[in-house]
Amino acid sequence: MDVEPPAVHPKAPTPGTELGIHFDECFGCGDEFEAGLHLRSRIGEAQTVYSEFTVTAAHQGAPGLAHGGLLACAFDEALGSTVGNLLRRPAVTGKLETDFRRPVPVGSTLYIEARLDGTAGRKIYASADGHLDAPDGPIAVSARALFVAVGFEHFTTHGDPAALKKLADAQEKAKRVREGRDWEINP
Ligand SMILES: CCCCCCCCCCCC(=O)SCCNC(=O)CCNC(=O)[C@H](O)C(C)(C)COP(=O)(O)OP(=O)(O)OC[C@H]1O[C@@H](n2cnc3c(N)ncnc32)[C@H](O)[C@@H]1OP(=O)(O)O
Repeated sequence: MDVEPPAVHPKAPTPGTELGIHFDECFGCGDEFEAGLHLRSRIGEAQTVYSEFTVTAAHQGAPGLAHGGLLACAFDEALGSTVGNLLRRPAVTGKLETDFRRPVPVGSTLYIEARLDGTAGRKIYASADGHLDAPDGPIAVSARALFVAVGFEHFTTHGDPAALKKLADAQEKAKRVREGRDWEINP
């Protein structure tokens, strides 16, 4: 099947939108685990998403340097967020390839620019570059990924029902807050 240019969903968040946390317990973006990456993302122009995270001592492999697996995690999160938010299609990572070009020290911040590259049926291609310590800093890590679109049953069949309920409740609460309906009759 031919690869087609990505078609951003008409209801995708607009450039400049801060994306926030998609699940509190997500290691990539959630706030519940102190050692997590706490990645923050916002929509950029032209099918891009900008993400940042600061490497802490909890992310070390060699002394004082980020673990490559955790850098790959940051790219999985940034690319997954790009696919999920711009296409508004549930999808999971099928393949993730990373090039580690420079060491990433503890205390440094990685600025990740991710983009949609194309789609072919259920297959979604995306790639990203991670710049060291500034949005235009040297590229320390690059990644390419294949995401595969799935139905919601992927998560209900294989995931944790209690965690899915917690996520659905949090999303409903966020929607009530956005619409100014977050009040109780008997608080
Ligand atoms: C607002 C929200 C924010 C949301 C923000 C979310 C951010 C979260 C970011 C984290 C994302 C993750 O880590 S997700 C978690 C890690 N990933 C997973 O757990 C996925 C585990 N794998 C699977 O469940 C499965 O293998 C699937 C779903 C990927 C594919 O299985 P399937 O549904 O049976 O489909 P299948 O026919 O095998 O594959 C479909 C097509 O993709 C191709 N394909 C599949 N895998 C590969 C592969 N590794 N390399 C090459 N090609 C592949 C096949 O050849 C086929 O091509 P063709 O024949 O059609 O040409």
